[in-house]
Amino acid sequence: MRQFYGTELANGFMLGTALYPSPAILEQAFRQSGASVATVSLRRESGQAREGQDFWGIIRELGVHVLPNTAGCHTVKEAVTTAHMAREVFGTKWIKLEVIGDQDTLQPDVFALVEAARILAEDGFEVFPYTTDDLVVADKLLHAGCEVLMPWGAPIGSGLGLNNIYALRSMRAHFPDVPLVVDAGLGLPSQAAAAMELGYDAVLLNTAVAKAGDPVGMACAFAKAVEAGTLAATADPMEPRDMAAPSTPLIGKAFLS
Ligand SMILES: CC(=O)[C@@H](O)[C@H](O)COP(=O)(O)O
Repeated sequence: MRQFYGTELANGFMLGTALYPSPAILEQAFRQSGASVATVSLRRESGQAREGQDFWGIIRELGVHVLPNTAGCHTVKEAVTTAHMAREVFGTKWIKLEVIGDQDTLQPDVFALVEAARILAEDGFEVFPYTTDDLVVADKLLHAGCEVLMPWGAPIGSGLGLNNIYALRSMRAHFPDVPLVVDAGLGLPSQAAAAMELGYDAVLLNTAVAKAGDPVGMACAFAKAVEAGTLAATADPMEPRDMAAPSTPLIGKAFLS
């Protein structure tokens, strides 16, 4: 498995920590699914001191890798400041960099994203940029110092899945050695399996689990899908073809025509 800034993860399942019906359900979703990374928002932490402390206690006890994010930031300055605060609060160089450019689609502002990524990488952060599936932007992010890319599957919270599977496939082919994570927009486990089958290294999702009728059950379903997709990708899948090819051998037929 490719490493994320020198860290090898137990699996490619990254799970968000927002929107759960209760902290207990959040905890069970992580424990039972075995997700290896938890994304956390600094804004949530600082929102209500007491609740924030309980939340952080749960995350710490889970023993997962923590990936703070800059969710809700709209400018370079906001994102850079939030990242610095997150580094202090969570004690990690990892930062999931989100700079939102459009309120309807929550599409990243890729110009601001590249600029913020450059500043943070120069400051010693290990940046996980939430980006579109644009190859030129991806290349600029790598030149800005990112060693991981996180293209979107679909808009955050939409549950639409892999909106542009061709672009995601191109990105995998263009950057064979870069750890790639499909981030956001997944609604069903089969979509996570499809991302892993493309050769992606991980998926990051939140809403599909937290908003399911049974978040713990859904987290487990996603974990199995990620595992299945990972196994499939390493098992050298067959090439699809346009014409039929008999899968039953003809030698030894009982009746010859
Ligand atoms: C938790 C987090 O970082 C989200 O911003 C992430 O992008 C997940 O998106 P979904 O909620 O669509 O899974």
